[in-house]
Amino acid sequence: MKQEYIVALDQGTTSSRALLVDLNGRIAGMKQKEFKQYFPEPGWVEHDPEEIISSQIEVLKDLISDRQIHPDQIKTIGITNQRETVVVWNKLTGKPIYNAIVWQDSRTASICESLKNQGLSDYVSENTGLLIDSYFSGTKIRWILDNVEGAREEAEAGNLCFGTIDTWLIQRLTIQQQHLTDLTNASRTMLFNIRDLCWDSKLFEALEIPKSMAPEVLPSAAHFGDIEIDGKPIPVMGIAGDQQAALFGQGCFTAGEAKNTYGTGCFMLMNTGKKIKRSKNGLITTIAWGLDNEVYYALEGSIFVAGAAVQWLRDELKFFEDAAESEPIALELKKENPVYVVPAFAGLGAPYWDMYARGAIFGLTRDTGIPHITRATLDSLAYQTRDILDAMQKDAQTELTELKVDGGASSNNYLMQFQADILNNEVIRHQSVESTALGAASLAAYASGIWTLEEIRELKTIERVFTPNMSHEQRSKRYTGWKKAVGRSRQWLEEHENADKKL
Ligand SMILES: Nc1ncnc2c1ncn2[C@@H]1O[C@H](COP(=O)(O)OP(=O)(O)O)[C@@H](O)[C@H]1O
Ligand SMILES: O=P(O)(O)OC[C@H](O)CO
Repeated sequence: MKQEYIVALDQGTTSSRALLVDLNGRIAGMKQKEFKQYFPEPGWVEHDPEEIISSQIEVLKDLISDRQIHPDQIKTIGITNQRETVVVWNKLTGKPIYNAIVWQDSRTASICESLKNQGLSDYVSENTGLLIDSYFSGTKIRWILDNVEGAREEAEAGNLCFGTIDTWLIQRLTIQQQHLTDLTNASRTMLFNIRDLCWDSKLFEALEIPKSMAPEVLPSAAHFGDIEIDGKPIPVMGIAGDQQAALFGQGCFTAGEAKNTYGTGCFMLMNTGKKIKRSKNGLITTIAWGLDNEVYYALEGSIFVAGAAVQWLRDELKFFEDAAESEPIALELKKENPVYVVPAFAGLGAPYWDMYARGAIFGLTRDTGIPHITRATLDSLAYQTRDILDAMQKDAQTELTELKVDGGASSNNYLMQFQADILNNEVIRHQSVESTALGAASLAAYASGIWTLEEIRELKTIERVFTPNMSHEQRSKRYTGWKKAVGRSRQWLEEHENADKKL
């Protein structure tokens, strides 16, 4: 009998991927295509929604044809996606009215200020689990309605709808073209009530967004429609935002289990079970997944710039041509590095939540060179993770003894060793760092009755454990230096400098 597979579509911030996962959980094939990032103004980040679709279709087609897969071999499809990024389109034509505004985009800081001035901070945190920040989708939708000519009138006439990237993919890739999202993605909009599990009317009113624009919300394991592959409809049975998918893919099904994903940004999530846990230390509460009529929650620490800082070294500073070269370059340094990089290119996320922070390099001396800045940039991913882990441990009132890692930048051995050193914890890397895609495949497989949760957990094999090897004094000195550097980069912009620019 021919091998059977699950297909995972992973629509990330910088690339679209399609993966073929066999029924033993092994990745049997992968296609990836980077797409263009648009930075029309400082602090703005956009994607072309049509390019998101075309790149996703291209990688799926290439994967199927390259591996000569017959559609009968594909049991189900799981989708996972960059979260918060939002598209607004016309219901009649299906055409977007503006580019996708990306999660990293901080243009809506002043809309956030006005929500805070309306006294909505506590309401947002109690009902959505989030903080008022330009990171989340709500203010981005408002910006589009305020700034694209004719958009508000069209929205009020019921002709426009919005969607996070899962919704956009379902709309354009499935035969049924329904307007749907899943609980995890809904929980990132700042418009969804995570206690009552419905769209929150008060927040739609405060943001002046017609509720008719919102998609229907399904659990994460559900039938979202069918994608036609070589003439055969294949059911999409699982959807989750990429960080929740990674938590699922890492098998963190029990309260207290956590993972850290090093992609464009870096996101640590801890499963808190069926209870909503509120952070007192700058983390957010999010829906981990909706499964079997139950909703599971997570605490999350969101770092906006992680691998993106390595991309910045590659693309803007031209230090190297491939992100993987950052490892040998960082290792060229034999002495202690006095340099700190704070990659606050999009402000700072958890636990600082400072939309006005900006990137900075500290400690430059006449001999500073590419290895110093490269190493300091990699170190910044580890320091930011320490900030989050400290907050998470305080909130959970427990000590994590190990950290499960995944995502593109977790393949950097220098970084993972430094991470173990600066945390004083073991860092555990599995064979495949593609937990996000495995999570999406696992959700779809679970919903289709292919795998149980126990079987999903057993799919993982440890590839390497990084053990701390730094003195207490050294760790404390380095981390104190980081805290000082972060302090100096904060509130760099004045509020008026960030007033919303118009189109
Ligand atoms: N060996 C490496 N060392 C450091 N950073 C890396 C390495 N490989 C990839 N990256 C970074 O990881 C990111 C890609 O990881 P990925 O998980 O694919 O991210 P995303 O899903 O956000 O697109 C890029 O930002 C890239 O710069
Ligand atoms: O595309 P990634 O993997 O960096 O993930 C982006 C996050 O979902 C943003 O919240």
